[in-house]
Amino acid sequence: MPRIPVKVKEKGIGDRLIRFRCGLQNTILDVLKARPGWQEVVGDGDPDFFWCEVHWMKDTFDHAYLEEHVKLNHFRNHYELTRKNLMVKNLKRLRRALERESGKLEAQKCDFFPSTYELPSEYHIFVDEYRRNPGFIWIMKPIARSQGKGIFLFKRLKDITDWKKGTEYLPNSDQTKEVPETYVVQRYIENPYLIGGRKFDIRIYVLVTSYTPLRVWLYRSGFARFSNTRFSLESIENSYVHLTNVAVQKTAPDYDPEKGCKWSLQQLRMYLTAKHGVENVEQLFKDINEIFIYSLQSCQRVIINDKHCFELYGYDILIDANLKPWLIEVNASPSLTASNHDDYNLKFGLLNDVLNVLDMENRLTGKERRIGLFDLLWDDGAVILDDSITSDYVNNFATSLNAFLGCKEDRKDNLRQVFQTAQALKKVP
Ligand SMILES: Nc1ncnc2c1ncn2[C@@H]1O[C@H](COP(=O)(O)OP(=O)(O)OP(=O)(O)O)[C@@H](O)[C@H]1O
Repeated sequence: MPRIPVKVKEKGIGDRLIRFRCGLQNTILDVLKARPGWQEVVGDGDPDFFWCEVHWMKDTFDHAYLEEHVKLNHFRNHYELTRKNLMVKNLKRLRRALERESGKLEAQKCDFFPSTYELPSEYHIFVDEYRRNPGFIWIMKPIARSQGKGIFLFKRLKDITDWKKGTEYLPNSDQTKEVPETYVVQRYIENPYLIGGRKFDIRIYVLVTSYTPLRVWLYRSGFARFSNTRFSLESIENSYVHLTNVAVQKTAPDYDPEKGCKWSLQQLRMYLTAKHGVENVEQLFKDINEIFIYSLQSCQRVIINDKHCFELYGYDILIDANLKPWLIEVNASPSLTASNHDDYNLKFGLLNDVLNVLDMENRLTGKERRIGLFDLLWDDGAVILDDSITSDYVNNFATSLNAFLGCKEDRKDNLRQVFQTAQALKKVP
């Protein structure tokens, strides 16, 4: 089928197809290929749009000449927010600044990340805190790995002796040296919110199109990732209980990708609403939105703003038994590989909406506050969200419920209760 050329004169592309390049072979490539008026660059040609991998930014961005209109999916030093140790460093700095300028109460708004130290550099400060809080469980996470690799929980200091003996490869040399890999050690959240006895965390997508001024879009769909095994603090060495990453859970012997370990954000929101009421759940989601804004503000001055760059962040949030949200991590390259059919649809829709917000086709006025499932959350200041979100959740819920009824018995009672509430909510004019 012939492609229809898209007119984008004001952005300097002219009356021709938008050329793209894509460093990944997953949903994003499908979205780009399916987009009318877009064409993949083969060979050496310069693209108008490049979905690159993070290492490209490090290796090539500084030497690349980019025309005015060209767009790339990372900021040059994205790692200021997406590397575990740097994220915490920036958040601690913001907390100190708030305390200095506005007092302790204001600074407490940053208390959404568990107490964290970088190891080995902050080992002694950590040991002081460890001794002040005997009995706490801690989690060790390597700063430069993902998908749960290298993560473990511990209670006794001597359990991290092996880490202290670690071996590190020395760059630009064939040698290795007996130094430990850099980790963060973090207070483990021992009272996660449980559904059907299982722990979960939530993945929410946030799109930043500019850091100066800060412009943030929040995606309405997302998902909760459940662990496959009932939660217990008895077995802290069992990853299937404590780590909710899909990469970990899918290796569990009884993992079923279709029933899966995922709920959509809408389903989770309905469940929580049924249990705790609309107000408490709205407060929870407001608190989560504040996490996005504070964390982005914490690195706003250090991120190199560039008109060519945008970033689609995958936020990982854990909710505790008191409905308090905790920031676990921000991902610069959230997985765009789908784990099942619903996941594919979510990711396809998400990425298509990212392109709609970026508007390479120059169709929008620039005043839009909602584009597809993205809501403008921050535009150099807070943007008031409309409340049609809640009714969307209610409407989507009944459809999703059928899929759930095939799930395990211990979740069914909860779900029946949610279903009744959802029906009742639907009757509210
Ligand atoms: N402080 C914490 N308290 C409780 N659970 C935690 C904590 N930190 C991490 N976890 C659990 O461990 C999982 C993995 O942690 P994290 O996302 O930081 O690691 P990762 O290997 O970088 O994962 P990703 O694949 O998302 O990049 C989380 O999804 C969460 O279930």
